[in-house]
Amino acid sequence: MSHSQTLGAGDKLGTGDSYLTLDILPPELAAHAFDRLRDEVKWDVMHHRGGEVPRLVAVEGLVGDDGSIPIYRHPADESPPLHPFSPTVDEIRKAVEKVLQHPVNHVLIQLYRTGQDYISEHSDKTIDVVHGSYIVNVSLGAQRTMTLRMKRDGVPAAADSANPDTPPPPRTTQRIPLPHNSMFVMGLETNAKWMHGIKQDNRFITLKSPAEMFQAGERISLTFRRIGTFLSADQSLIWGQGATGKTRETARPVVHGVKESESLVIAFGAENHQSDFAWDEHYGMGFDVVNFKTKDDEEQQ
Ligand SMILES: O=C(O)CCC(=O)C(=O)O
Ligand SMILES: [Fe+2]
Repeated sequence: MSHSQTLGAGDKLGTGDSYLTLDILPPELAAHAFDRLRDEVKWDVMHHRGGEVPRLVAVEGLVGDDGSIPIYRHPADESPPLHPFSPTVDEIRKAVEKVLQHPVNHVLIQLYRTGQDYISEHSDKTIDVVHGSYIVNVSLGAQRTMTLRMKRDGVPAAADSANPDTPPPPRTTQRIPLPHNSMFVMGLETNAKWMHGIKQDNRFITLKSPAEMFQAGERISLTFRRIGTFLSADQSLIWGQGATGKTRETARPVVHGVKESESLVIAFGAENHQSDFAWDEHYGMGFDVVNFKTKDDEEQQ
């Protein structure tokens, strides 16, 4: 069997808890969503290790009656501000929830401006992602390819691993083309055992298919998540799954210390590399830190 396969709708992806769905949006919305989002979304740049990430980003979410907001923490120098769900994003959210059968309250929206824009291979950081929920990527515009690759430590050792001349066993890779109006649904087990990313596509335009050149080669993705950690309206208090105070009543002040931030960043690094990442051990006690610099070399979304 080949260690690299191209898969799509109808296939079980990753460890089997993930799949691709086509035609996620009704036709009218699918036809106009890209242009509407391009205008409607407050696009921002994001920095990682002092450099701009190679795509535009925006964050939207469900704002509570008391002004509280969900927070998704991942290594970035600073996350863009969360805006309330805008009209088109909210319509897409409803279509997503219908398929998923659980609510989502947070979305990272990204604009891949050309084939040169990309996202490095990573595992999503799950400190704030509700256990048992699914993470979804809705794709609009130009088709790009998601690469799923087993984490190195999850690959069974080679037969003759004691011999230093034995090449390391290949890591199974799945390539999943993401056409306009599709939704990639990722289970948390796949997220734990595999990494995912979207490589640059530097082929000449003449070699690209119409699907790959749709919307002049621009792609918008919407990564919806069900988040279980929240900030108060004035962003002074934090509570929930990933915080030390697990309920609104036990909310604690947001922490800005370097030390707390470093230990969370170390846990993020472990989640990126360990297929048997022990969530309770690394994240269970909770972290009240919100912004952090990372020391790791890789981009880790
Ligand atoms: O653009 C995509 O579909 C992937 C985005 C992603 O993996 C992420 O934001 O964590
Ligand atoms: Fe991701």
